[in-house]
Amino acid sequence: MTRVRVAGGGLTHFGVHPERTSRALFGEAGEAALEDAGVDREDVESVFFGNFMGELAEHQGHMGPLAAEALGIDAPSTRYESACASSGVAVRQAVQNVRNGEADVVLVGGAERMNNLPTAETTDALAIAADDLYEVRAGMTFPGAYALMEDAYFEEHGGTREDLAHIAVKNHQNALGNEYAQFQKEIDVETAMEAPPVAEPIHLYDACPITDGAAAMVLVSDSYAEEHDLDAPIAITGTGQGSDRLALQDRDELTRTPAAEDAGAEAFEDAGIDPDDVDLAEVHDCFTIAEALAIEALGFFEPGEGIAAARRGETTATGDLPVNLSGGLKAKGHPVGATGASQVVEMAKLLAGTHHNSDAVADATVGVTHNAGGTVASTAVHVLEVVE
Ligand SMILES: CC(=O)SCCNC(=O)CCNC(=O)[C@H](O)C(C)(C)COP(=O)(O)OP(=O)(O)OC[C@H]1O[C@@H](n2cnc3c(N)ncnc32)[C@H](O)[C@@H]1OP(=O)(O)O
Repeated sequence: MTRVRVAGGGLTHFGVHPERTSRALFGEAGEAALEDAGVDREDVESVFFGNFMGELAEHQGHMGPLAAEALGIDAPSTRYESACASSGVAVRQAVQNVRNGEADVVLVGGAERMNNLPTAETTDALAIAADDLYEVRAGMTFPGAYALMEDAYFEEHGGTREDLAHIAVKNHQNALGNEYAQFQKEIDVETAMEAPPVAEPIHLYDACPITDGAAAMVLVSDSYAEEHDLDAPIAITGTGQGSDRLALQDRDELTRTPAAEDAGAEAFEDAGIDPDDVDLAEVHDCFTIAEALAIEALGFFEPGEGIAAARRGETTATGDLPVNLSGGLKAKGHPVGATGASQVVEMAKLLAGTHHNSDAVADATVGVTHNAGGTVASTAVHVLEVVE
């Protein structure tokens, strides 16, 4: 099987850019990725584009071909939609395309424009990633759904809002110096605790913001990298995907995320590693409780220990397992369709030593990304390794 390397990656600034279309955002990220990779756009054989709420947030038209058009690429171009995991799933499809020998060079990424609508309309648009028929119509929003999961976690395992505030503080700290991050401001536990409520027990600093942005990367086969003498020391060695029941009411328990457990197990087996081999992770912290659930689902911590790990500082930049050194969705921002791809771009840079936080993980060789859709109804997990 062909090994897949990350030849280069590009990001736009994640933030409030309502005047920019998804097409323009993806064009910028894609150009940056091509330049970083040193790959000719004529060599790109397929484009994989993640986007969630395009039709609801803007009138751009058929987003699949538009992604390639934005970059002047003359190749098949497809949009992938899996809610907040859209570009994580697109990365998986792109990896498989190269592994199967169907292409030597692909461009994959995603974009989302969210701030051109008022927050209430964006909240409604996001909610279609949940069970629109039975739960959203009864008033459930995403902050509301994760609030239910947080309540269930506290009831089953104990823990407090203050424990989770450590995750927000850590991720804001990690984003300091990340020029692409929406928030580059330090906060303390007290600030997080005193912030206004969004959906109890979730308060402002437990939530990711609403973000416009794009991410892209060029993936190449081992043989293409060798023939073109590319400097591409990072490979995607494992990929996994899982799904769960959409409605919270149909799940056996709200304190576990089986889609992420399945995706993680598949990706680890694919890469031939164990959770113990992982040096750092970028996980889907759309709400602080989601980070705790993610690091448990991936097998880094026992059920009920994710929140304690944050309190004990085990997931900080200097901890045993640094999590979300980019700033995570919490501070870097969450342009839904771009998030999964952005995690892979950030992870490749962290491992290659070209990220602002690379020094914190100078000896790291194995990183994992975890991108969740909806209330973790879908998840894509990737393993990245330094292969030289
Ligand atoms: C699987 C999944 O990924 S599900 C997740 C999908 N995404 C979401 O659900 C988005 C969740 N976030 C939100 O809905 C919104 O950001 C909210 C409700 C938390 C806040 O929205 P609003 O109340 O409209 O905030 P608004 O945009 O007016 O900003 C007010 C202030 O708070 C700040 N702010 C907004 N959101 C956040 C945040 N999440 N964290 C920290 N600060 C924030 C703004 O920068 C602004 O600061 P300023 O006054 O200094 O300029």
